[in-house]
Amino acid sequence: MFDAAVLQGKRILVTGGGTGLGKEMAVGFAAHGAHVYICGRRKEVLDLAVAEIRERSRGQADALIANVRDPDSIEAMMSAIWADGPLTGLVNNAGANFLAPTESLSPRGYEAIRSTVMDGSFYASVACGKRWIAAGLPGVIISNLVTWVWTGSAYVVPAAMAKAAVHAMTMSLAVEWGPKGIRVNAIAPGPFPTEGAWDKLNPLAETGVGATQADEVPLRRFGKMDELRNLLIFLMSDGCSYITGDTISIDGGHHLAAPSTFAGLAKLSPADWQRAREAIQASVRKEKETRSI
Ligand SMILES: CCCCC/C=C/C(=O)SCCNC(=O)CCNC(=O)[C@H](O)C(C)(C)COP(=O)(O)OP(=O)(O)OC[C@H]1O[C@@H](n2cnc3c(N)ncnc32)[C@H](O)[C@@H]1OP(=O)(O)O
Ligand SMILES: NC(=O)C1=CN([C@@H]2O[C@H](COP(=O)(O)OP(=O)(O)OC[C@H]3O[C@@H](n4cnc5c(N)ncnc54)[C@H](OP(=O)(O)O)[C@@H]3O)[C@@H](O)[C@H]2O)C=CC1
Repeated sequence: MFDAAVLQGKRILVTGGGTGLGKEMAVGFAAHGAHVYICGRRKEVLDLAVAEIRERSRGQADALIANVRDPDSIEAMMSAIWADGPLTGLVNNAGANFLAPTESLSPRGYEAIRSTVMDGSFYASVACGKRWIAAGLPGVIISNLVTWVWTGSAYVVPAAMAKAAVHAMTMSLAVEWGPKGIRVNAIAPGPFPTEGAWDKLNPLAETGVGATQADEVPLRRFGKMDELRNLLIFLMSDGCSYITGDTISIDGGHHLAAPSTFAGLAKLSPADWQRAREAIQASVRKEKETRSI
């Protein structure tokens, strides 16, 4: 769809690029000439991802360990990247989420999601933005949101809130940094099944409702990674340099048909919720065993 050199000379950081959608985007950028950086908290996962991205794209990829919830960790990562040269683009993709009845959430549970999605996107955007502004360079920021920024969603309230905050950041920074040549956009995907998301959002047969199902998507299928890559390459390229401040849905029309949330989980019993929580926490334990920070 695109010239293979459309992103030649670009240097793009994808947060949370070691797995899922972030890794797929990174493959797309690297295959079109960009030098891609990915970050996350698990060294082994990142090392495997870099090898896979290089192999699939025949392009350039490197990984850094960083925790987007920690501004010092982000600063250290940006300093290491800038030592080799400035980034030209940032994708705020790192995310955290799990299904839970909102009244069962502890402050730490809320904070884990808010700090990853909202604070992490803000810290990373400012870390890039201040460097671009100081050097008089243009830049592109794309945040990976979700259609709940328009609909909200029951049972994932902290994630819906935090993504909506980044939607507001997108519109606000597009105006503030537009005169400096920095474009700020976002995408709002519908369901693109990944292990990370489905373990936390569809842990049981009983939790399979609208948000994670294809049957009520108007296009009657899940999203494909190629489709996601195409949108990201387009937004990151110089070919759409008049687009800023927008959040673009890529969901087969899911949110317009309304079942794109977890509203259907009102049918779950307290025992079902307990089993869902145990299944989600088993997935989190497995991931934590390999965290490097
Ligand atoms: C249309 C389709 C839309 C799909 C949209 C997708 C959105 C996504 O973002 S999917 C991304 C999924 N991937 C991830 O979430 C990866 C990153 N996740 C994590 O790191 C963990 O899952 C985390 C969010 C739990 C954070 O880990 P950590 O900071 O290490 O937190 P703790 O394990 O210490 O837990 C903190 C706090 O949260 C409580 N908690 C955990 N799970 C549950 C649960 N299922 N229900 C209720 N509460 C939960 C946990 O108990 C801790 O609180 P305290 O007990 O008060 O200490
Ligand atoms: N899959 C889908 O259908 C949809 C996904 N999205 C969004 O796409 C993004 C990716 O989701 P997906 O690929 O499905 O799920 P994954 O769980 O595979 O991706 C989440 C990534 O974020 C990283 N991450 C989490 N916390 C931190 C942290 N504190 N610091 C650094 N990195 C962190 C994780 O790595 P590590 O744990 O090693 O740190 C992981 O690589 C999320 O923002 C999600 O909201 C939006 C709509 C739909």
